[in-house]
Amino acid sequence: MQESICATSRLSLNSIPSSPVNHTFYDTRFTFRFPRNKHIASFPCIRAQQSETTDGSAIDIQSNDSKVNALDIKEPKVKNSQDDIAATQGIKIRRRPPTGPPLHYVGPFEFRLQNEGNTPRNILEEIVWNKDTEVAQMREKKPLFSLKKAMDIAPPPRDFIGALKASYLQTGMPALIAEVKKASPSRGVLREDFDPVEIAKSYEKGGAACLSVLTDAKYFQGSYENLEAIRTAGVKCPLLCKEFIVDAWQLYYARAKGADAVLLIAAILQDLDIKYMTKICKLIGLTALVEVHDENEMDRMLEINGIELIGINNRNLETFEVDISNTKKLLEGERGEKIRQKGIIVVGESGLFTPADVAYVQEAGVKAILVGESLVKQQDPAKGIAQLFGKQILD
Ligand SMILES: O=C(O)c1ccccc1NCC(=O)[C@H](O)[C@H](O)COP(=O)(O)O
Repeated sequence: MQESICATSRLSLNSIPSSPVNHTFYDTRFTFRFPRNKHIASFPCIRAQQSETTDGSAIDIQSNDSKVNALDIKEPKVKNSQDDIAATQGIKIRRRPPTGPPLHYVGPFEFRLQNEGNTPRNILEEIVWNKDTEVAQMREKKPLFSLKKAMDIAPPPRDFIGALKASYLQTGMPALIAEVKKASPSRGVLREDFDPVEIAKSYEKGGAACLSVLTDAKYFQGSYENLEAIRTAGVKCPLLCKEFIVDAWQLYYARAKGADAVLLIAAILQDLDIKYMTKICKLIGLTALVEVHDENEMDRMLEINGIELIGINNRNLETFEVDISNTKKLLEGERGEKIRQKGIIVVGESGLFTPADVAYVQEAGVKAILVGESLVKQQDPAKGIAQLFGKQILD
């Protein structure tokens, strides 16, 4: 049995996405630390529940304190039903360790207890588990209501899709989303002398339509400071906040930091999350780039209304294997037809190094490409862009 709830009864009806308002409920602890008397009324509901107890009864936490307390008592009994729901959608990534986090702290000591349940199965799962903890800590420091002010004074969002379309029309080649990427789990450090603002300016000079800025610190040595610094340095290209989004709070945070677009990864977000988060993105002016890697993820996303931009990642984020024919495979036949009918813009992502690679994915049907390694490694990234396309892309 499932139940949908809003985390607060003070929400403005105007600000709640029209449907569906039943969203994934990930972590009771943080939900109920919302200061319920504070003014979060102008935000869409950011947490809701789709969960059940081990005895099958739904948890009702709608509005009164006694029910909230009841939840606290029942919490340990809540099954890992989110992973069960995700599994029915073909999602293999578990959102958090089934048997609790692997790290334990006792006073000044930190130690690791490993067992089958708390060891991530692959790098993506590891990143997601870390992100979950990181976001919980960030949310404690900056609750949603406190982001409102920051969002109000953030630079207004730029038209990410408009910039891609304009570039494609102007050049007849896939619009470039150039990635500001210092390091990655698969390649280690890509560039030691990494100056994000200089690299961003060089990308813009070289004709990039948009930029992608990695903000994950632990695995990519990125930061939100980089994103802000690029924005305030006068770079005009719209900016994608390249993060591992596991919580709607991150959308507000990204906007507050000046992002124009965010990445939503189908391998880690179930359908309801994608629907819910794309709605929030629209409400706060963010473009959602929804990323898929295989047929199942693409088919899931094609069933969801309102998705305008889909990235096909040629990199398998679980194994690091890169194969650009993945873009072609996912755009063939009925799928390609459906994408065209829906007017979805497709971005080819990862592993693009040569003009032949660009031509190959363009032929497959992409109107944009997202490129990191092959550009960021060049001493002069603007020249790297010309090499990648085989010519200057700006007159
Ligand atoms: O790049 C990685 O090693 C990686 C590992 C785990 C999750 C995500 C990862 N990368 C994100 C990306 O897909 C790329 O940064 C992006 O598409 C650019 O790829 P590339 O041009 O190959 O640097």
